[in-house]
Amino acid sequence: MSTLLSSWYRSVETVPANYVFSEDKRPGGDIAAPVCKDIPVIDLSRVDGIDRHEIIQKIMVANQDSGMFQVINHGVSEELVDETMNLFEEFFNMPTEDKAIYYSEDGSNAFRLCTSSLNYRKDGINTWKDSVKHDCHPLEDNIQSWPERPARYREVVGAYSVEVRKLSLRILDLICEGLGIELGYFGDELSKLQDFVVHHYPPCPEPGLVLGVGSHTDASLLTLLQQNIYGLQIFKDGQWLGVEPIPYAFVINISDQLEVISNGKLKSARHRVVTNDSVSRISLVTFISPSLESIIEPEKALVSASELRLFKSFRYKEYRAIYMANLREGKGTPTLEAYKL
Ligand SMILES: O=C(O)CCC(=O)C(=O)O
Ligand SMILES: [Fe+2]
Repeated sequence: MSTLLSSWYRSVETVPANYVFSEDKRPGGDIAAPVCKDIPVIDLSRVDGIDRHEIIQKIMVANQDSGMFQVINHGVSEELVDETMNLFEEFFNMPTEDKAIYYSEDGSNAFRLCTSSLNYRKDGINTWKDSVKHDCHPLEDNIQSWPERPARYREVVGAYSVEVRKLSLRILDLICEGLGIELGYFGDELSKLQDFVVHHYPPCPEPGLVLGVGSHTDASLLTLLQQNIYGLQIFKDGQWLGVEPIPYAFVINISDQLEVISNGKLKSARHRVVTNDSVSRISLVTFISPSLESIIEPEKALVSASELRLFKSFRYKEYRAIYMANLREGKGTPTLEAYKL
């Protein structure tokens, strides 16, 4: 249990050596990198009106450029986002003994509280966070494995997952429209899995030396994220830039499977998380992914006669296993590279 960061971070004034990233990877002065101006903020309340075409174009440009955009007026209520954030603040603030029962280093546990990059590394560099992780969909198959404390965990997280799922399918349909493929294309096997990961990044005495999450792209299809304060950064035009925390906005990341299926027309966003020395940060991260047995390949309609097919076909299960192994070994996640033709 002593490995959980929340149990010991208050007692250190310097960062332990096995949390210090090498000079080329640590953020240094970039913890205060300027905010990226090219991440559009899309008002979804306008998408069913005359601005639809323009909004979809904006999403497509963002997805080719940085792989990231934000959405507001998205239909997930502010009350529900507040309740979910507050619930996890309560969860992470529980006494160490109360959290200990949920701590696990076994990735096959349905619900787990873990530390660093899903497990504490005895022989490598760790990241400055603790995380909760579990599946959400379908709700009735998963909810029994969720904790009963804080008291409203199942009710609040259940409602949040259902609403975020609806939003994800809405966004995927806008992407279908932008790509010119049939609506509902992603609605079945390709969006079957919904993992929920909540990260807690406590204040760090030397934030320039550590990372909350190292540079990576997500293995999923699409990622939807709520952040309470600054910390997320995107790699764009050769530099790290901040992703502006906009209250209640969802940050939407194109992830690896969408890059493959779109034959590179959409770009998986490279991002990381930096910490700070004064306040805890919480992020609520929903990963929408294909079923494990899905075969992933560029959609034929998107590979025109004049265009090269950019990726090999693979089973999502295999991709995920390699991605997780790369993550465990602290290699960053060059998984997508291995499937390029
Ligand atoms: O905490 C964040 O803002 C991002 C976390 C993240 O990138 C991830 O879990 O894949
Ligand atoms: Fe990520």
